[in-house]
Amino acid sequence: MEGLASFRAVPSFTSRPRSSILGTALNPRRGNSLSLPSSSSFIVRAQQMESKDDEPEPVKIELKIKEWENSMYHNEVAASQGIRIRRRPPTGPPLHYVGPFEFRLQNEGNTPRNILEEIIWHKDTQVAQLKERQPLYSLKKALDNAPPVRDFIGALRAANSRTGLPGLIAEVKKASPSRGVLRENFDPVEIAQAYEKGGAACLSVLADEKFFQGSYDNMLAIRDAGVKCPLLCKEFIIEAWQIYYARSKGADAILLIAAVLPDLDIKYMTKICKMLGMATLVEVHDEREMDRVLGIEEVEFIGINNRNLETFEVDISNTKKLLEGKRGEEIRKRDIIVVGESGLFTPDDIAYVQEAGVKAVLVGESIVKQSDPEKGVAGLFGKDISLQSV
Ligand SMILES: O=C(O)c1ccccc1NCC(=O)[C@H](O)[C@H](O)COP(=O)(O)O
Repeated sequence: MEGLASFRAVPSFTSRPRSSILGTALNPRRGNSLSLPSSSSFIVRAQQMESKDDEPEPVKIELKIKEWENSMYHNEVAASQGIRIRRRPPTGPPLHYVGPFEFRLQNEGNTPRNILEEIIWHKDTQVAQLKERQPLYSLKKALDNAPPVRDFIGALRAANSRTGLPGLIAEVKKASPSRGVLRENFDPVEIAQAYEKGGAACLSVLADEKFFQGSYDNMLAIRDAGVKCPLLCKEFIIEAWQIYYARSKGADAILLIAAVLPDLDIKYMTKICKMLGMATLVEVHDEREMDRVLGIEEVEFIGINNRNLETFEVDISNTKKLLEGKRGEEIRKRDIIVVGESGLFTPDDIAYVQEAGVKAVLVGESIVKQSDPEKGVAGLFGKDISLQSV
């Protein structure tokens, strides 16, 4: 039993340090040191038992402890900003291998509290693996061959002035955790072309495979097919590396979720996007997140998600609530483009969020489920908004 108890203390490790931006920028060793728990000797013991690669043992252990400290520090900074989503399971991954046996440990520490946290934990592991295969330096080289960046925000503004309606970001999404499979016969290119014909200004393409049955290949295929609408890479971004990856696959914009990322990450990642010519849609769901994001001067594009990603509740009055009073005033003063996201099904819904102040909408379910998504776009707006129409 003692063996299992010591194993429980082992944090989430890979064979290389995975410092987050915050971990690198705010190293706890520089004045903010966190004390290691009394179980740290167990960590060392367990890691000595587990050692696999060729680094000298003391260096490896030190790196792993530092990585764990950084991750804990990241969680502390995030929590101080009201972020409940933890980057990694605090007591290590749920699946441990102990000798010939496999233990799945179920406890508060290594069980995600909600679906968003589960997605983030999965993403953390997935990104670590992808980075091993394609480190940043080689990814940066690959950008030379990436398709050119298109103006995402410009396309939304142009659609808004052309139609007098919010510019449409139409979502290419096969499935979602809250709704399951939305469309069985899912051809991403056909759907994208239909949206474009119907008058969509931009497209949002799900990249996550595990929870949304999406892929980066879908994004590339849509670009290769000649679709002109700029593309938002709909992915759960937790590291700057993913921005370069998205760009290498043809993305024109990325999404940053304030419920997941501390302010410093949002600021830093927004700057990287700017440098790459991409747009950054920063998504909020409540007043606290909106206030945090408005405190970041680099932000010029905000999405208000009507869906609570922890509970799946959808309420379109959320868009109105977050745009009232001083917040709305500041947004107008800074000419920030706001996108109303999720739960939009009818022309009345569109009119409601437009009245609240949005210049764009992000819509998935209601149009992707239509047998003819082109007609679905017209149905959503209550009129033909295609280029031929206006
Ligand atoms: O939709 C989900 O179940 C979900 C779960 C966890 C994280 C994100 C999730 N969805 C992302 C979105 O909010 C929507 O894809 C997007 O805003 C379009 O919403 P809808 O028009 O309601 O499909």
